[in-house]
Amino acid sequence: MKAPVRVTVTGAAGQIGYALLFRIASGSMLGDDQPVILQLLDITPAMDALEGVRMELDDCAFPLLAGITCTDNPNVAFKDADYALLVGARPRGPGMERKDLLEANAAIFSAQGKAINDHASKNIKVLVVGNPANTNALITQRNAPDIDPRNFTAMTRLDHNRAMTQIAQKTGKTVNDVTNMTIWGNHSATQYPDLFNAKVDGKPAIELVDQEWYENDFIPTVQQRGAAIIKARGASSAASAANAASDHMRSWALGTEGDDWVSMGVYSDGSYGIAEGLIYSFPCRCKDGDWEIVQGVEVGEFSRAKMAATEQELSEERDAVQHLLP
Ligand SMILES: NC(=O)C1=CN([C@@H]2O[C@H](COP(=O)(O)OP(=O)(O)OC[C@H]3O[C@@H](n4cnc5c(N)ncnc54)[C@H](O)[C@@H]3O)[C@@H](O)[C@H]2O)C=CC1
Ligand SMILES: O=C([O-])CC(=O)C(=O)O
Repeated sequence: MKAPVRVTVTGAAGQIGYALLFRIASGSMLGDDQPVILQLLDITPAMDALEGVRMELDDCAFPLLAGITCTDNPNVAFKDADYALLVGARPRGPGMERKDLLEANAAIFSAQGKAINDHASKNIKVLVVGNPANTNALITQRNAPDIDPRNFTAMTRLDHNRAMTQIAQKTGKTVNDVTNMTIWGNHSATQYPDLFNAKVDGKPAIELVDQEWYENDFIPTVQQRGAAIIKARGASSAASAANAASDHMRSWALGTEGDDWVSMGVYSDGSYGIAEGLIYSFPCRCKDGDWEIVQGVEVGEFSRAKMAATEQELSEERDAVQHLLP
């Protein structure tokens, strides 16, 4: 058995938290030989609810669960953390865009960035789920100057998984036949799901569908899936978001498969001409607990325009929170 690692989850008493914690504790995120200590953060009025979640975690008798801390103090929650999943933030309601949450949520991430900087392991791997996820990840990263910017990522894996299922269903295949999917850019309505590079049964997905369906059905369906769930459920995606968060961390920690890649919002190094320092979703391969942006992916004129539009939105979000970026 490996030594336990410390996993911080914020917003642990919320909807996503309720679906996520049990996966982490069961080993589905970091592997069935990796014990975990859960360090759960929420706000003071949520402490009773969080205590209930702790009782349920206890009642699962998970062999890999080596300890649980529940707290409303970020400095305690991030102490020596090896992994952090930053979920705690307000979700949007009907008719809102995710960036409308910026004002309500941005301050949370500057405070937590500082707490991570001062208390977490310097090798911490951070995934931001709370919306708007890319810009919240940027705020967190910029408030943690002593930690490598590559350690801060944003979640576009839910969009990636959605896109895989949409193309599998359209072509009469299963997700097992789909590889090399990419979500480029922001976790927002400007994100660009790329079928030029995705493959179904090893063939370019774009050749199996018509361009009209791609542009007017597939792309908007993936871009608007979060809003469709809110409309149907009256609350934003939680189980699928938790599943994607676990997938993201698992790929990062344990690696991606073969030549395949995953979509991750990561610190741009200028690859594909995207402004350095933005947290932008790229195709990434992971190995030995590290990620790299896949180079040499084909970008035609259609893709270039879509990638620029989502980059533009991320630049505007960054400019709107300039006061929180030291
Ligand atoms: N990146 C993605 O793909 C997705 C992101 N989301 C986002 O995830 C976030 C959480 O969603 P839900 O769990 O459904 O919301 P929720 O409202 O059920 O839970 C949020 C939890 O965060 C807590 N919280 C608020 N401020 C906090 C703080 N400063 N520190 C610690 N905890 C705090 C709340 O008390 C609550 O327990 C939302 O911003 C939502 O939009 C949701 C789905 C997908
Ligand atoms: O749409 C929302 O607000 C929640 C979310 O991020 C998603 O489901 O992709």
